[in-house]
Amino acid sequence: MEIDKAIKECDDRRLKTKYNSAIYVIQRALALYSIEEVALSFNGGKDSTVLLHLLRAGCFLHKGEQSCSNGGVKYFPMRTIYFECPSAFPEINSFTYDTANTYGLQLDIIRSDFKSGLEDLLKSKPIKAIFLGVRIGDPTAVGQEQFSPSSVGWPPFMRVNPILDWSYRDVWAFLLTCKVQYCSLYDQGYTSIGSIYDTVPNALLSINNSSDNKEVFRPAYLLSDGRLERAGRAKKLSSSVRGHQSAVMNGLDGVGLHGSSLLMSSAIAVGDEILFGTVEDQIGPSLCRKLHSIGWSVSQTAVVRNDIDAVAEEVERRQSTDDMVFMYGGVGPLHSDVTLAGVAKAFAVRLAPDEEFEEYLKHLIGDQCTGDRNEMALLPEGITELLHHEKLIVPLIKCKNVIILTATNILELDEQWNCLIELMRSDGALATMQPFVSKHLTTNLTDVEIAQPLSKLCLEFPDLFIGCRRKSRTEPVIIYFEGKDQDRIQSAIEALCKKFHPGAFVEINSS
Ligand SMILES: Cc1cc2nc3c(=O)[nH]c(=O)nc-3n(C[C@H](O)[C@H](O)[C@H](O)COP(=O)(O)O)c2cc1C
Ligand SMILES: Nc1ncnc2c1ncn2[C@@H]1O[C@H](COP(=O)(O)OP(=O)(O)OP(=O)(O)O)[C@@H](O)[C@H]1O
Ligand SMILES: [Mg+2]
Repeated sequence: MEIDKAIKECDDRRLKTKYNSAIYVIQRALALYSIEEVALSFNGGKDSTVLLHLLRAGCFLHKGEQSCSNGGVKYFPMRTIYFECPSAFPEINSFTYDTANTYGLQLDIIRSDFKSGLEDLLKSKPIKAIFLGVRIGDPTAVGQEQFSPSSVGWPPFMRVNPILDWSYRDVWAFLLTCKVQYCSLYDQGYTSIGSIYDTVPNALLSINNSSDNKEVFRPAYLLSDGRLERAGRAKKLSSSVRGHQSAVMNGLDGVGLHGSSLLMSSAIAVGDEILFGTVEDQIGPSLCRKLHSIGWSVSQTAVVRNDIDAVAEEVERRQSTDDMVFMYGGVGPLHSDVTLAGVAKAFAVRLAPDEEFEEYLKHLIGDQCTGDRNEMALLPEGITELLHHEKLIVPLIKCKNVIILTATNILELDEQWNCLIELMRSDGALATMQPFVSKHLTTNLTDVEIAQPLSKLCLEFPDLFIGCRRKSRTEPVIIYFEGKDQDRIQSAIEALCKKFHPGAFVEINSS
């Protein structure tokens, strides 16, 4: 069988692994269902083309299925469903029909919508399982497994997704290694194909052809970052491409979630050892100082257990109220490293292998990294952005407004922080953030004497943080004023001084 032979003879270890696991899923499905009970959902797209050839190989390899055991090109034993839509590209339509012809597909052409089309089909045919070319990263893949029952509200059938864990690169490695035909649009810069109304060639494959002013595109298999596969989906172009390429800080421009000019952040440490008291958290205070120094407010720092639900709960709470959440601790391959799983749970996505991150880790830990099975390369699906900096061996991980730092001590934090700041500055995200200014006063007045005037002062200057602290119960109270406007602080101090005798307060430095 030519597909099986091509994969066995190639020297792409990763592709072989992906192929074997897809074939395993197919064989399990063929063991569970008879050939009349399964169907292929084929639409001429690259993923369904991969699936078609995997199924051809899978049927051939599936022992006991005589009807397809000769592996012939012209015979495909499974019912094939094609939802033909008037807004499909003509190239997609003709490729689908040509492929059906070449490989002897028995096409069921449905011209209604997916749901009612499937309802009608399942009434008249004994179909129990449908193979789909859905892959992680597709918007429709969220929450799906290799075997996923159809959703509530849909007719009952099993969705079988043999290439769920395949990356964009895997798809192209397969199509090119097996030298099979694919729709011609992929050679014209299309990387993922929807309807004629929402799909354009991927701008990242554009070649500037100034001579005749005609835009030319490179073929889809040359797209180096598979995460940008859907950048050619016209409607989503602006947000997805921009989102990936530059928005380090979620497009924050100095106006926070709360509409104020103050950006609010929080920090979450993950670690039983901090809660046991065996280890002192040094990163938290240092992080607060750093955030404060760039004009951010910190609303809360929290320490949570090495427990996915505890992490998820805290992240869910903080990410909805703060502009940015910083996390540290609990990142790695150990059983106690649950931070990423907790973040995934908070955003209701699952952990999925990230090819790019895996490459970094391979670089870092070499042979110890077992490629496809590398648990460390699992990142929250569809919401993760890797923040690269030349000084970082491994990029920082950002999931929506949550930044996951891998620092385990202050030195590492300094390094990661400096890189983050550079990335944020080059993005312009922090251009309008003013740093905080502060003044500290000491007094020999008692706390009882200053209590009331101070609370009145807080009401008069709601834009300032006015607080008190003591080094000990017997030492003088220190009053601090924090804000973004030096003049306002000065006015508040003068207003306070006026309420007492001259010399009652003395300015000191902050330490
Ligand atoms: C055979 C088949 C089965 C599907 N089953 C489901 C399902 O169980 N639940 C669901 O929400 N969508 C289901 N869909 C719809 C897809 O998730 C998705 O909406 C559709 O493929 C359109 O994708 P697009 O918006 O990227 O073009 C199914 C689609 C097909 C072709
Ligand atoms: N019109 C359709 N008819 C039949 N199956 C479909 C149709 N649209 C989607 N599918 C099924 O859903 C799967 C996922 O669709 P998706 O658009 O992500 O992939 P694709 O079309 O194969 O490739 P591409 O991502 O390049 O468009 C397809 O592989 C196919 O199994
Ligand atoms: Mg498609």
